[in-house]
Amino acid sequence: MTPVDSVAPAASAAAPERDRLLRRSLRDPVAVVCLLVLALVIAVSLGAPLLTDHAPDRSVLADTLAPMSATHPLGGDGVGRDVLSRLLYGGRTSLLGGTLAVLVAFAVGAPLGLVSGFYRGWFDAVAGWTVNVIMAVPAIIVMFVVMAAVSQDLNVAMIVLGVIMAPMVFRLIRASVLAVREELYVDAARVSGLGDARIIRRHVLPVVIAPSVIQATQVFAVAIGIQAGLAFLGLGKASQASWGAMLGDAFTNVYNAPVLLVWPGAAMGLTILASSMLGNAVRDALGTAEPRVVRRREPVARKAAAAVAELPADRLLTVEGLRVAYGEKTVVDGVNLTVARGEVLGLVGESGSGKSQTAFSVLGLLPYEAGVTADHLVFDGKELLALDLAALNALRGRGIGYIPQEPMSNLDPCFRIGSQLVEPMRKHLGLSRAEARTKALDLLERVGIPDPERVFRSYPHQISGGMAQRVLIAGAVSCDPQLLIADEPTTALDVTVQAEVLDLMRSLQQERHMGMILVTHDFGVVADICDRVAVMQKGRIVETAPARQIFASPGHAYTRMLLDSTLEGGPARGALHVPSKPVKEVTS
Ligand SMILES: Nc1ncnc2c1ncn2[C@@H]1O[C@H](COP(=O)(O)OP(=O)(O)OP(=O)(O)O)[C@@H](O)[C@H]1O
Repeated sequence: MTPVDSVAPAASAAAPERDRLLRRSLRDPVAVVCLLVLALVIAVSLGAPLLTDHAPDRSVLADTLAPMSATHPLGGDGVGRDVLSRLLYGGRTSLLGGTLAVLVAFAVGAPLGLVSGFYRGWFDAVAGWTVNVIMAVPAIIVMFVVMAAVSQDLNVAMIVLGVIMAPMVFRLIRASVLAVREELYVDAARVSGLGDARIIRRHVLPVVIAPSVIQATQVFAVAIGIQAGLAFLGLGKASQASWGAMLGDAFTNVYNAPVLLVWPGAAMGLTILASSMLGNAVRDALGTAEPRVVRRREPVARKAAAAVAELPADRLLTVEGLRVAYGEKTVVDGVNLTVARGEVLGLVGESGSGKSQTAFSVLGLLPYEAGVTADHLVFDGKELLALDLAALNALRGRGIGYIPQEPMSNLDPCFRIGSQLVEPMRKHLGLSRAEARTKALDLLERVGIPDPERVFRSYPHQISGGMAQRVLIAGAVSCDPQLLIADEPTTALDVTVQAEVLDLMRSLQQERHMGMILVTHDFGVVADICDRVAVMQKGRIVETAPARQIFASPGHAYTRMLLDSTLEGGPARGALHVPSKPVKEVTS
C-alpha cells in the first residue's frame, strides 16, 4: 500500500480464481493427458459405426474365442461376438451411464445445496434431513432392486445412482455457498442493494463451479465403476454392450482366453483413472483459492416497530430505543441517536461497545440470530424495521451507502473493478452499460484515482489497499445516497493514506450534502471530520455532544478516559478500565 495509491505490480498478485483455475489446469501435463484420454474414449465410442462393421451383439458360432485377425482385430468373445465392436459400443454405455449419473446428481443436489446454503432456515433443515435419509439407504441394494423389479436397462440404474449420489453434491455445494455468503464482498453487494438472484449469479456461482467440476469427475468415475459391476454380475440387457458385461464374459473364459480381460479392463481403468486424475488436477489448480470464511452478517429477522412519529423535516435518521440481543446477551441496549441531512455523526467507543452492531442495525445486516427491536428506526420518513427485504434492498446503496473497514475483502476477487461499480448503478439508477461506465470513470477520477481507465479494467488484487478504499468510496456514493455509513473506514490503511481518504470523504459529504455516521475508535478522526459525536460504552450511548464540546469539556468520565487514552497514544481499541460508576446519559 503506498500513499500515491499506485497500481500494484500484477506479477506479485494472484490471478483471479476462475482464470487461474483454467490456466493452471491446462498447464498441468497430467490434466492435459487426462483430457486427451477422455477425448479419445469419447471419440472412438461415438465413432464406433465408422470404426467397425460388426454389430456388438451379433453372435457367430464359428467366431467363438476367435484369435485376433484382420476381420476381428481383437478377436471373438466366448459366444462369437466381435470384441472390438463390443469394446467401442460398450464405451458408449459407460460414458452415457456416467454422464446420466452426473447430470441427475447435479440436477437434484446443486439447486438444493444452493438454496439451503444461501437461505438456510427451515429449508436447510428439511433438505438436511432428507439428504441424511437418502444417505442412510444402502445404495447397492437399491440398485439391485431397481434392476430386478423396475428395468433391466443400465441407464435407468445410473439415473437412480444419480439420485443416490445427489446428497454428496448437495453437501459440497451447500458448504461452498455457506463459506462464500460470509464473505464481506457479499455483504457489500447486499449493502449496495443487489437482490439475491444477482448476488447468487455474480458472487456465489463462480465460487461453486470449481468444486463442482471436481465432484462431477468423481461421480462420473464412480458411476462407470458401479455400472460395470452391475453388468459384470449379469444385470442389464443382454443386447446392451458394456465393459462390465465384457469382463463377465472374459471371466468365464479366463483359462482359455485370458486376453479377453485386458481390453475392457484397460478401457475401464483408463477412463476411470483419467476422470479421477482430472478432478485431482483441478483441485490442485485451485490451490489456496478456497473461500475465506470471515464474519457473517445477513438480513435480520426484524420485529415490527411502532409507527413513525412526527419528525423534524431536516432529520435524516432517527434511532430510538434500539436494542440488539443474542439470546441472553444484550449488545446494544436502548440506543438513541439522530443524523440530520448534511451532518456527520461520529460513533465512538472502545472495541466491543456496540458501534458496528448499531450501524449494521440501520443497514439491516445483522445475523438471523440477532434479536433487533427499536421504538423507531426511521430513515428519510421510512420505518426501516417495517420494510420487507425487497424494499430494504432498494434502499441500500440508493438511499444508504456503506464504506467498510477492510477494502480488499469487500471487493469480489473474481470481477474487475469496473463491473463491480457499474452493476449497482445499472440496477438502482437504471443507467445503460455505457452510461454507468462513464459515470464510474468520472467517480474514479473524483475519488483521486490517477488512471481511472486502468483501474476500471483491473481486478482487486491489482490495486493497493488505499486505492481499493477509494474505489469503495466511489461505489458507496455512486447511487447518490443521502446517508453514508462508514465503519472504521481508515483503520486498515496506512497513516498517510488515512488522511487523504478522510479528506476525500469529507469533501464528498459536503458537496453532496450527505448525512454520515462515522464509526470509529479514533478521536483524531472525529476531530477531522465530525460535527457531532455519540460516545458508546457497553451497548449504550453515554454522551452525545457537538465535536468541539466533546474536546473542550467532555461530560462523561468514560469520554474523558477515551480522550485521554487517545491523547496519550494509548490503546484506544483495547478494553479501557473505567471506574465502576453508573452510566449516565449526557445529551447536548
Ligand atoms: N453474532 C454475534 N453473537 C454474539 N455476540 C456478538 C455477535 N456479533 C457481535 N457480538 C458482540 O456484540 C458486541 C458489540 O460488537 P460490535 O462489533 O458492535 O463492537 P464495536 O464497538 O463495533 O467494536 P469494534 O470496534 O471492535 O468493531 C461485542 O461484545 C461482540 O462480541
